[in-house]
Amino acid sequence: MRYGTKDVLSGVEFSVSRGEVVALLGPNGAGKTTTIEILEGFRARSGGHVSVLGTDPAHGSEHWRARLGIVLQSWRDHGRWKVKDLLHHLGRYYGPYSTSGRQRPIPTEQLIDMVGLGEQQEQKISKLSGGQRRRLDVAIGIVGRPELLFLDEPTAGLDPHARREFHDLVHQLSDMEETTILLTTHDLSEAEKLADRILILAGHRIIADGSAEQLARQVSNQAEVRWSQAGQFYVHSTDDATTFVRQLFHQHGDQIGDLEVRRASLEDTYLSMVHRIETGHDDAAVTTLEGAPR
Ligand SMILES: Nc1ncnc2c1ncn2[C@@H]1O[C@H](COP(=O)(O)OP(=O)(O)OP(=O)(O)O)[C@@H](O)[C@H]1O
Repeated sequence: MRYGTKDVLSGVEFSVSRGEVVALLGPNGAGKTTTIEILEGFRARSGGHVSVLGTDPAHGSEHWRARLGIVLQSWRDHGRWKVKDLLHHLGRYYGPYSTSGRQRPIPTEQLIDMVGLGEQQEQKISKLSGGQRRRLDVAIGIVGRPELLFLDEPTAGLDPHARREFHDLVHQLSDMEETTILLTTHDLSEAEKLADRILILAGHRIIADGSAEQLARQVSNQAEVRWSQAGQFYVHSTDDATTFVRQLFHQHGDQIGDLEVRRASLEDTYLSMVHRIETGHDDAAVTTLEGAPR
């Protein structure tokens, strides 16, 4: 993808399976929103091949569009409408696209309940708090019971409780409704909790593709084992934590307490991979982890 003479994305290649939750990570300006907007059909690409639900987004029909759900980074409109009325109104748009396997829209009351806006349903949208507004954005994104849902930084501005509820909602959508979800976030713990698979976009391309665990192993095989023994705390780094822990118990048995095995966090992994790209020390191609369990 090129803006004017500037290449923003080149050689970006990935596919997402039905029901998968994929998090797209990357530094500011890496091209996450551009990627998502191309997939949504909102932005014309300058080259390459793209297929979303079997259709090139540049030529998507209304029927195709009705199968997608989109939560943009920000959305400001309809301030004078009431929450319930807006959702009911938008839902009606999806009625003609209902199928026997996928009833559209989600009934308004059920939807309001799913996003936790029960108390605000009669409230004007302009009077919602930032977090309540974000819940409404999510409701608008899923009102048509999408097969594929795009979420661009969905939890920005949500308090920890609302964030947890949102995570439950994502699990519900992917498990019960088989919704495929592609989300961007700068919250790495969120990506780790929500995503089956993580894509890291940096230096115009995808530099890593796999589960959080798989990416961590790419950066370092070392695990840190911590334990206590006779009131003392110990730390040991090893590339074979299982054997080490087995030997530890063999030698000291019941004396071992507070055992913890820690691998590189997604944050450690992410920072290390992006740093390698930004400092030009990455000679490896895309880290794709095919065939490994996810
Ligand atoms: N309409 C545009 N015209 C020209 N350049 C653009 C346009 N939109 C984005 N860009 C540039 O393309 C690059 C990728 O932007 P994009 O918004 O896709 O990044 P991002 O990964 O979503 O960033 P962030 O994490 O900050 O949201 C940036 O360098 C940005 O300046």
